[in-house]
Amino acid sequence: MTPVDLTKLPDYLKQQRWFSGKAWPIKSVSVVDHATLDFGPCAFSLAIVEVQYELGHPERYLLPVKPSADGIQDALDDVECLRALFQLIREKREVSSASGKVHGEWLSTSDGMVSLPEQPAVRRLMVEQSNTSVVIGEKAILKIIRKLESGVNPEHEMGRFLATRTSFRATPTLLGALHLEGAAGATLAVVHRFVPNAVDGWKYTLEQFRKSGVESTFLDEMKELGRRLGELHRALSSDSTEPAFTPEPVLQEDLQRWSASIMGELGVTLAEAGKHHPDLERQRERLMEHARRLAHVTPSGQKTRIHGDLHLGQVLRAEGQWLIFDFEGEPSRTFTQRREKYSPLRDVAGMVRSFDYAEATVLLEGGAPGPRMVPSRDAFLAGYREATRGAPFLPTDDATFWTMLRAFELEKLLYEVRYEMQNRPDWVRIPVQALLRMEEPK
Ligand SMILES: Nc1ncnc2c1ncn2[C@@H]1O[C@H](COP(=O)(O)OP(=O)(O)O)[C@@H](O)[C@H]1O
Ligand SMILES: O=P(O)(O)O[C@H]1O[C@H](CO)[C@@H](O[C@H]2O[C@H](CO)[C@@H](O)[C@H](O)[C@H]2O)[C@H](O)[C@H]1O
Repeated sequence: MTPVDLTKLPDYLKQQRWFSGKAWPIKSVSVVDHATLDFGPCAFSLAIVEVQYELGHPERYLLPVKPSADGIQDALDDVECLRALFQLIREKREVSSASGKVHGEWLSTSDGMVSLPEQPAVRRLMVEQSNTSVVIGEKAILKIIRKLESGVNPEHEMGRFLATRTSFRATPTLLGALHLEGAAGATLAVVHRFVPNAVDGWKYTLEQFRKSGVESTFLDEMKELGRRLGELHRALSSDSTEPAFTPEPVLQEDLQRWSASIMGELGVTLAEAGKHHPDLERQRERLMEHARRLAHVTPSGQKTRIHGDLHLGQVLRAEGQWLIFDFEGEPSRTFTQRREKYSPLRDVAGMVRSFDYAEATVLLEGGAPGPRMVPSRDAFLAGYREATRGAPFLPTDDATFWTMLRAFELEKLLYEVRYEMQNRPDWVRIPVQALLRMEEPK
């Protein structure tokens, strides 16, 4: 196979949607490992490149590429290459790379028995995303990870745990993965069961909220969503033989650490957002108090693995059921941070924030206010509390439950302000308004 022209890489990268370093001058791009996949009708290179910037930390990207007349071509534009990549995983093949090996993993679970034709149909998923997803034979969805991180990939780890160690099935099951072993080791792709005709919870909720009120069937569905999350939390804390998933008691020092971290984020976020929203300053003390209270509750409950970035866009509605997916955690945190055990109430706070986002979005579209956000949120919380009654991971008394939940809502709000400033400046007002509305802690 003709080698790829490395001098063309910086320009090539800058044209890719998934390349996050477009704004920064590139100092160099080097290939840290590569493998040639030459079976079936498509031969291409899987290259791991490291991008050094003039300033800032280097980043690694996965480039499935092949040479073309005008330089480099994305191999994922070629259906045959996508099939070859999927086959590598499905057949658990191993291919040597320059300094390690690439190997496919396919789980031997009942879902893994999925039957697919020799040449399954392949279609690209046309959604705005930072990775590349393709649907294989309408049965599996292959996500090729573009920006790589070293260490244990939380999406793969969580999916594998749920599929092989628990009976929780309200998620598109993990079917397989592609890994690179060696010095540049990383998970390169994951395969899940594809859920046909699914609507994500964000679209589903907006559709309801755009009507003046919410139907009682919708409230029942929100309650059911709360129950599913409770069941997920029970499953994630169910195995004390896997150290990465064994629940641990919440200690005073955990509460102090979480509280201090929220206070730090409050300082950093207000310093930045306060330039455009000076009225946030008058809330500083009140918000600080929410974070402070977290350090002073009597420790109870457990820290466990959690979803970590839960919002309405991370659940799917299909065939009258809720499925929770995308266990990769908050994209701005490192893998190590994302794999830390935390109070499951952090996920609950994420979802509570999402109801507020849906309400704010409908109002920004010009919709009239209506009784929908509070009933939906309360139905969700009621379902969650029902499914987790007596669960050892939750605080034992109600007052602590609410103090912790409020503090995690504040944490999520601050994250959202920073996320929106970077990604959707027009939307910063949604979390900013919510910060301004936050009441004195009781
Ligand atoms: N198993 C699945 N079945 C059906 N659709 C899915 C499935 N997984 C993801 N999707 C769709 O693909 C979109 C992107 O998937 P996601 O895993 O969130 O990718 P990314 O991590 O790159 O954002 C989701 O918003 C959802 O609409
Ligand atoms: O889906 P991702 O894992 O990429 O999560 C990031 O992007 C989300 C936006 O798509 C962002 O979520 C925020 O906006 C949602 C509406 O678009 C809202 O439902 C969420 O509550 C709100 O946090 C998420 O925070 C970010 O990590």
